[in-house]
Amino acid sequence: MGHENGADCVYEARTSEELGRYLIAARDLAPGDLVLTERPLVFGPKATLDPEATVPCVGCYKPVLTDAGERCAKCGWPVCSGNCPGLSDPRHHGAECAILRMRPECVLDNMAEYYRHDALLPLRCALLQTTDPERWKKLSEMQSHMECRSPGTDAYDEANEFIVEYLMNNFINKLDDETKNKHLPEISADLLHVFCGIIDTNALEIRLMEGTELLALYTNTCIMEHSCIPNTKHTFSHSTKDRNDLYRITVKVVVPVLKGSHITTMYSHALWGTQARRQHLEDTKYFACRCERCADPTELGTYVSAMKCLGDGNNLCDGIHLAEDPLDDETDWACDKCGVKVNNSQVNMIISQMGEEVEAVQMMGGTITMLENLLCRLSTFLHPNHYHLYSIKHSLIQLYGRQPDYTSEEILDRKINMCKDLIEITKKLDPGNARLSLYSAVLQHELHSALVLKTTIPNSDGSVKPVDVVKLLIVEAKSAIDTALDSLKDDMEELSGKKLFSVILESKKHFKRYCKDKNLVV
Ligand SMILES: C[S@@+](CC[C@H](N)C(=O)[O-])C[C@H]1O[C@@H](n2cnc3c(N)ncnc32)[C@H](O)[C@@H]1O
Repeated sequence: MGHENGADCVYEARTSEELGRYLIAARDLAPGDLVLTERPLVFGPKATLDPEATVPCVGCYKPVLTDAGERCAKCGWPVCSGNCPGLSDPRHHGAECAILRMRPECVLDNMAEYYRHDALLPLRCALLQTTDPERWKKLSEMQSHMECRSPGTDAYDEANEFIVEYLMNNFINKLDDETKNKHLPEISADLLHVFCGIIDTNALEIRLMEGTELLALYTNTCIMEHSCIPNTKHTFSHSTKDRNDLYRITVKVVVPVLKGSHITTMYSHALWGTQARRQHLEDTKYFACRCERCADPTELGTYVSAMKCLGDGNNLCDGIHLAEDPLDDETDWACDKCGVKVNNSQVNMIISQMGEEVEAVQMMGGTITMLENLLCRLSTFLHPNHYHLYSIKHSLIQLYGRQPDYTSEEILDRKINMCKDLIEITKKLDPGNARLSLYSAVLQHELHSALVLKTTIPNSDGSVKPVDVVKLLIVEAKSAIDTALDSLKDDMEELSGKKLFSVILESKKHFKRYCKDKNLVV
């Protein structure tokens, strides 16, 4: 398999019955080593569920100012400007425009339904047959899981309603023979369904600076198998210096990978518990994950899914419940002390209800009191490291020490302890900072700020803290802020990474000034 930049290929593709195609390391790899870098095969806007989301330009995906009312002169789809270079570029709007112009303009009352931007990627897939036959061939080798997407399944019915019928009825069925033969000689509803399957199984999400999200398919990257402890991290190039390099992906190893070991990425959320991750993977990628983390009831010693035992109704118990066999959907959860058992469906129901509560409080920008009350209530049932509590604590540490009435030494100590506990969990779940680098950076940054603030708090008798105590706090704070900046080193192309980095860099400047003013050499 070729390496797009011509360097030695450090991986080999293999096939197995269980995994399909997958990649292994062709030699020992060290953290930071490049696995591969390649341009996308095809890309397009992702569906948005937010009815108030801005409409992306079909040429460059920047939000279109709807009141400006700019439209592509040929097909009428909203664009940022008639001069947008993406309008004539076949990888963006250039090829699809000939198909989209088949629909006569009509009066609009629902932009989101009239312009279905998520239908553009399947259409762009179909157009590869004439715009780029080599890419078309690569695309057709991708897994679509059509065996799991028959009519009547949610995946099929959704794709049918929102993508396939939309494209067929509005555009493709209206093509005259000449246009059809020129652009889409091979096209049918079934073929569009296959592209929907390929996209759902393989596509990677790219968040653009302007807030739009794209989906993209990559020939080699998409062969990487999933693991809940991935050994690679990928980043996308957003640079427009060379337009051909837009959305180039770069995959690097984040932990040592021995020759012959599988090269892995993560398709799910690192901060979800095993039941939620496995369900998500089964629903969206049609496989049952059996990785080391999923197979371990303690999830690498983190206990992020563990529940507290409530006893047998007569006696209280301070044991913890873990899934007996996390790879079995019918597993019981048994207490490690009293042996009381709860079945998996009960646990799943309680945990997802709690998840909804946590999300609701966070979505409304919950206050410290609201978050503390929820933490207190859920702590009755959940292990202190449970992922729902992790999430609440992660919100709390960003408020403690930053709001009036929450800057006492007691609160700062609580914040410091929470940060340290969450840092430990995060390190175990993502030792290479592949997926949780932003979480780690926030935790280390907040730890730093609590430690610095603590130096300013007088002792109970009103005296200032002794220099040696202050020095210890400052040394620890410096290490935390340096670690925070370091954990973002591979996130600088992404908007969220860039923003967080500049906030932390600003804090580092304040920190240096503070140390200078206090004559503290660290
Ligand atoms: C992005 S594709 C990976 C490439 C794919 N194996 C192929 O042959 O084209 C994702 C699909 O690969 C398979 N897969 C990936 N990781 C797996 C894993 N850890 N266990 C089982 N199947 C996996 C599943 O079928 C999944 O839907």
